[in-house]
Amino acid sequence: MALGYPNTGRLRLCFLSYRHLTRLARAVLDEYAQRAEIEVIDQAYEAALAVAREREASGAVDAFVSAGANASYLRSTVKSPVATIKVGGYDILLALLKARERSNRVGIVMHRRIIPELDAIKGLLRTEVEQGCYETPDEAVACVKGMAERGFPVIIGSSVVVEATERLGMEGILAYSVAGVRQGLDDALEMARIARLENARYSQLNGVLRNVQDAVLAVDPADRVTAVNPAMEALLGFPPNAILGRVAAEVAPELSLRGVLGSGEAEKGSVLTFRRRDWIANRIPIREHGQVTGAMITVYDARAISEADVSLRSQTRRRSNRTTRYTLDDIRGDSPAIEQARATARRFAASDLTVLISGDSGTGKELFAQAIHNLGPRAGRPFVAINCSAFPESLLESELFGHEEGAFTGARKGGKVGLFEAAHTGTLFLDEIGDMPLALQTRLLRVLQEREIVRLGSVVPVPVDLRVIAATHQPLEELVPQRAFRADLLYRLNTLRLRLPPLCDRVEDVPVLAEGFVAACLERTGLRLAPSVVVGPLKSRLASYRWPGNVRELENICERLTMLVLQFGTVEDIPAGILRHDCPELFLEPPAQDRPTGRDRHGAAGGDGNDAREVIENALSRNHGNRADAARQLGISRATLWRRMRQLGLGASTDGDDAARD
Ligand SMILES: Nc1ncnc2c1ncn2[C@@H]1O[C@H](COP(=O)(O)OP(=O)(O)OP(=O)(O)O)[C@@H](O)[C@H]1O
Repeated sequence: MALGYPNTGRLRLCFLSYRHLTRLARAVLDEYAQRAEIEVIDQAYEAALAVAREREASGAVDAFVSAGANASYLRSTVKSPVATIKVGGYDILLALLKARERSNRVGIVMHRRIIPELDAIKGLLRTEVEQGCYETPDEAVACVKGMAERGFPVIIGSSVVVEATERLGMEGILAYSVAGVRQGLDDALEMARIARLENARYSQLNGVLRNVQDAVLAVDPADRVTAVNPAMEALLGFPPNAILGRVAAEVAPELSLRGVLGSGEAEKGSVLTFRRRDWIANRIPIREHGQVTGAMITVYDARAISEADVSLRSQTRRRSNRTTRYTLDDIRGDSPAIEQARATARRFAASDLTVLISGDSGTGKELFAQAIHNLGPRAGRPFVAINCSAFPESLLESELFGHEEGAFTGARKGGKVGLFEAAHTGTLFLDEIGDMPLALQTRLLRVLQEREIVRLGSVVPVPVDLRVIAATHQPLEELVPQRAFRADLLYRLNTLRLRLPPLCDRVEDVPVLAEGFVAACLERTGLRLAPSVVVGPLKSRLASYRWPGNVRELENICERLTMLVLQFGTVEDIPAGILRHDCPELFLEPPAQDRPTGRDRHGAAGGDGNDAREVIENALSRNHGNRADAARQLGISRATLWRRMRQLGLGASTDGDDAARD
């Protein structure tokens, strides 16, 4: 479809006519003046087609209208719609009546057409009628000559036929009627209107495709390319419009859509290795009214995903850290271990030296780092955090040091400020420092010593004034002999060392931490409920678990529990199966060597003797003494319940008795 059609204003028709037909048409063209601009091209064959092509190329026409041979030539020449002025049975009848006034031997010569109904009419009219048809203008003239020789003085036909007849001194009658011309123009107007709509849709789609960064290609059911965007042309290395209409599987076999055309099923997320790079491809069938009418493929660079992922992570980190949230007051827990950590942090905050915080994952290392920053002289300045284990080496380097424009393939336009610079005047928190590659450790050491950085692709040092707080869950001392961590960097970082104890070494902090997390969760939901309602009944279970994920895990389970209580009303009302399903941690038996002797620490039926007795008695009374139901609700086996009852001196009845009631 030609581009450049205006989508507003009057429709524009091009009427390819010839002599006699033009004269006939003039009578009706005025009737259409309000509805369309109609240009009449009154020329013979090749000349007419040349004008038509030019009009189409310049976008000056919405649809063509023509008759006979002209119409069929046009159709094979232009892409715009072509309406045909036809000769109907009534037109022929009128022409025959007119011809009979001159002679009762009448010839009819039409383009590619014999009229079978004529045999019936000619009998009625008592006229001898001979029919002929032609393909080219020369054939039309030859046909007319033949009829003249056979004694037919009057001939009905198209403009070419009438012209030939007149040249031979015979009588010619035009087969077309005014009504036929009107019908042809009406058809052309409708076609033009639809073409405009389609063109508007096409332009819109084209605009979208042009601006889509992914490479897109669509094919028809025969796998011929029907649409392709510049990104795809660039990917395949073709100039604009060079692959439209070609068979896709031949142009780029890697992108073949034949499988999708055959199966009608989408294939999403396949990985292609193409031009020595990885690409992600989505192939989907195009359906109209349920039928597969084509397929399309979108292809995008796999690196874009990993880069977006990394940048998203670092953005999230930066965003969340631009305003540090935590102070020492947010660090909960009264255990001697946490009291000591708080006191150490307070001391460290007063200095500006590098701090190394060690502790298992989720013990609060970042929380302490923020608290130290907020308590020190750099409070209110940037606090920038980065997790060194989340980036491949090259990206970590450019994240930390930044880069100049064009420093490497894919380097951001205008360059990029690194995190050292972003943290200038504030604190840079290097989480998981043990995962920092050796080469970067060397560069980091230099920054710590010289207090300046050099962006990738640059030679100009930029001074930076910042405090570094590093964190690790790995024992860095053990990494040194393995040559995974530089000894000199460790000495440098180790100036101030804060060790955070795992939660299992300070179980006394669990209830207060848990209540804090439940309170925060309740506040977010806007409900007024005492946190003890959630934590109270589960205190002993919470305290008996080993918390491999430390405080983060506790926070997570507290959120799940709060949601369950909000749903069911109280902890006791949470069906045992759901509690077990949503919070399975509470039901894990502690490892054998951890099991306290003489005092069962496990679960609702364990813990402190009085608590356990109360929990079991409540469960039994809620279940009318049915031990199987009580055990199920408590999330323990019947045997465990029985054992614990015996330990607590509860339930004198026997197993048989129990079984009878189950
Ligand atoms: N003592 C505490 N009081 C209140 N909340 C805490 C405490 N310790 C940790 N948290 C919370 O636990 C979660 C994990 O803490 P943080 O991210 O600081 O741990 P981390 O040791 O840095 O973890 P990782 O090593 O996995 O990065 C955070 O939501 C934090 O608010």
